Amino acid sequence: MMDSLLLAPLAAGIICHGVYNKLEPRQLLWHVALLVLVPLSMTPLLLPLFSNVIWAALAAWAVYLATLATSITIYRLSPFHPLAKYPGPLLCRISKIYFACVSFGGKQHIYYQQLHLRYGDIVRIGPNELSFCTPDAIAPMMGASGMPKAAFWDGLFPLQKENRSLVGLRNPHDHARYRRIWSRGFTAEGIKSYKPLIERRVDQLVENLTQRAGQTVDLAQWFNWFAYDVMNDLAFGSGTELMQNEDAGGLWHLMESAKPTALLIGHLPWLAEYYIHIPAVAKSFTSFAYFALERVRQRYTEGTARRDLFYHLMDEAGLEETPPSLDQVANDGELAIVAGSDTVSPTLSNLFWLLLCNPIAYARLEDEIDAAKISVGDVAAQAQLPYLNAAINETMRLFPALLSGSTRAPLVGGDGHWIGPHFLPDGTTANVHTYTLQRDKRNFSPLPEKFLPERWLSREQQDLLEPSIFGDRTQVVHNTTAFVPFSYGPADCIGKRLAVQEMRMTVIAIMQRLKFCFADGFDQGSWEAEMCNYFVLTMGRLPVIVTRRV
Ligand code: HEM
Repeated sequence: MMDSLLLAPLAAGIICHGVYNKLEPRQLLWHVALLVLVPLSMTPLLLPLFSNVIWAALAAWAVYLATLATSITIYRLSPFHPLAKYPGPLLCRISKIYFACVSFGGKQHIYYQQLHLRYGDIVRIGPNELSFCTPDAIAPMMGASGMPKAAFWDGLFPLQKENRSLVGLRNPHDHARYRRIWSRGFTAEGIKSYKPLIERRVDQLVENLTQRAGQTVDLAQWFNWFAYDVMNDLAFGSGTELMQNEDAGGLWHLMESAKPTALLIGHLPWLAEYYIHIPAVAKSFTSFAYFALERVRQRYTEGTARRDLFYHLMDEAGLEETPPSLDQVANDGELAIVAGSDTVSPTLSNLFWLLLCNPIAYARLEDEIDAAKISVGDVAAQAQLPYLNAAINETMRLFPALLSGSTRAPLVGGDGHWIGPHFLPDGTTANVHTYTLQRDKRNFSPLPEKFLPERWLSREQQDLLEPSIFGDRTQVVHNTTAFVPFSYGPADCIGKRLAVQEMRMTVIAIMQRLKFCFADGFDQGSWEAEMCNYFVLTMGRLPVIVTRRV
């Protein structure tokens, strides 16, 4: 008798699994209905078994939820799951929650790498998620006939239901249409027009560091403030003064504090619906969004004579039939600031950390810059400096600013997608793991884990500078198709040329006038240990003693 009465919540739990599997509902009301109301509605059936209604309700609920959880687990581990043939840790195959928790510790890139070493080139890192680490997956996944963005962005932008910023647009048509507007701000002419603006900020940075000659400064912090001020100028015409005020208003801190939660929610996008209702958690996200909206309003009201990025995003030239709304531009301005500063500043910090750990490379770069005698504004000549470009590339190879790259998914509601011989059904997420890919000895050898700018130089230069490393050509692999720090395809980094220009200008200006050495007592190893990957990076301190060169 007891068994037969329990059959109802048991069967309902299995049906509920079917509903979740088919419809993947995200809205709170659906969850309440499926997880609370349906099981509770079975209370009367169980009343004969219990002394009171509360026990009957709890029993109905427990049986229902236990059945649901068991059914989901069995299915995900079964050979009937479409990703069953791909290896991965048991806990990852059962739920993405495990991977999200690992990521919250900030070391997901190391975990990805370990998983690839253990399980091979394709790993199932979630019930419906695969990580690839070979270059042949890049084009089919992210190229012109590749896949659109994955649900990760739904989690990252829960507040942007309307007017979502470019990076989070999952519909490929919307993305392509809006990318056209953005790309007007990144033509060769557009980037050239930003040069004076960057030059002014580079001067300000070098001036600030020069004033501190003989002292210890946290170079990473200065790069953070610098890159942030640059992007504010670019996005909103004028902007913050983090370098001048040393982030007295705590804006940088505000951005930093949101990162771990953002990554967690990115991995578990269905959580977004809930956490935005928790004021304490949502505060850091909303504050930054309000800040961006305020800046847009101000820039819109005050105008500017300059053709900054805002000019293009706002379509001030009137090229679009329907100009973007202020909310849209605020969201995009916010994106520009985060995308442009949270990438350039860690790359600059990593570059100087690597140079300081490798004095020969530091000296070679300094010699090249001294010999070239170029001004900070001569960007055409800077592009011709082989060692500088090699050092920047090598930094982005070892530490791409998005260590884990970006995710893609088959078109929602479509027929799935093939990555070579691998079929990804609708609802699957996939990525090519940049950190693992770029440190793989099959792509970069010898010494794939070593900072070796020379690997980017000509063969003659390699023979001249590092004959013992490059002498045996059978050991040399340099596969540039496996170098994707800016991602790949129609949704790759739109700011890549601007970023490289900004970094070249900054390195040259600094190295012409200043010299650094690690502050006494600084543990070099702590730098990598403190670097955390929350989709974008958070960095520890980089204390250096500044010396004037001239
Ligand atoms: C070292 C510097 C930088 C690196 C390594 C970098 C890397 C990336 C990567 C990996 C993506 C993801 C693309 C994807 O989803 O596949 C991206 C997107 C993007 N980046 Fe950058 N980025 C850098 C600097 C910049 C700068 C200076 C800007 C200027 C605003 C910028 C603007 C953007 C935008 C708007 C997107 C979204 C593009 C789209 O979805 O179409 N980035 N970046």
